[in-house]
Amino acid sequence: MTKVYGHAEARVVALDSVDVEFRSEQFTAIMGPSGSGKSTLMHCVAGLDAPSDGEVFVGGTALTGLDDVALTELRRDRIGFVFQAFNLLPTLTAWENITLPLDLAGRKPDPQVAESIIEAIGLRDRLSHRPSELSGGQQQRVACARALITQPDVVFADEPTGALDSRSSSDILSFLRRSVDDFDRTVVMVTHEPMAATYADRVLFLADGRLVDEMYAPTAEGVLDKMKSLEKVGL
Ligand SMILES: Nc1ncnc2c1ncn2[C@@H]1O[C@H](COP(=O)(O)OP(=O)(O)OP(=O)(O)O)[C@@H](O)[C@H]1O
Repeated sequence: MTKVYGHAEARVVALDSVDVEFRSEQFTAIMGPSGSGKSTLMHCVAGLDAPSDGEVFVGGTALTGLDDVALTELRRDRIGFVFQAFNLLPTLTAWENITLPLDLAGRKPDPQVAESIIEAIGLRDRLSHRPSELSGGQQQRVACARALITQPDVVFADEPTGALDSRSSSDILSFLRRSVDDFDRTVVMVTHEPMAATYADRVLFLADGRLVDEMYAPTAEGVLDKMKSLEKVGL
């Protein structure tokens, strides 16, 4: 797929013929220098933005061609999102935030799914607290639970540990890892941090809007070396 922003002198090719597949029950990290197209790729594959050219499929469903209502429903029912800034609703409790996507769809939480997610995030005694009464790491765990509660086909996490200290970061990354290993979900995460990428099965490297490399079973040194070489090329 290709994504072009702007016209004439302001024209930017943010994604240049990127062809990528995210396999189910796999944890993929997307890395690359600043401005390489990571967020654009994630927004296009998550149906938050449309490519200028090319197609996106979630499961067997083509996103191109869906009207706004169908796209909103698909995002709500089949995709989970985790953002850097948590994006919880401040007036709702942790539990109400977690179940919000189901409420919006008029569905009730599956008790077994809810129980296993609550156990995995380890916040049973905080469920009636509001976000302002929780630490950043705890808020992000609530956001992860909210992303998982609908049992989505894929969870997209955009710099999920960008605002967290290293202890909270490892809690979140372990939870995302567990989402794949124990809950059979598919996770796609944009990150700047080589350590975060080591939790993934596969790392994709973008540079200048192109997919330039990928790495399986990544190590922190391997990822760091690759990032250094990409950043040098960009200078
Ligand atoms: N809405 C927009 N309008 C015009 N140009 C944009 C827009 N969004 C992104 N771009 C440009 O597209 C390119 C890719 O941006 P993108 O945000 O996808 O990169 P990124 O790899 O996520 O960067 P970062 O790591 O800094 O968040 C950049 O050159 C950026 O300036």
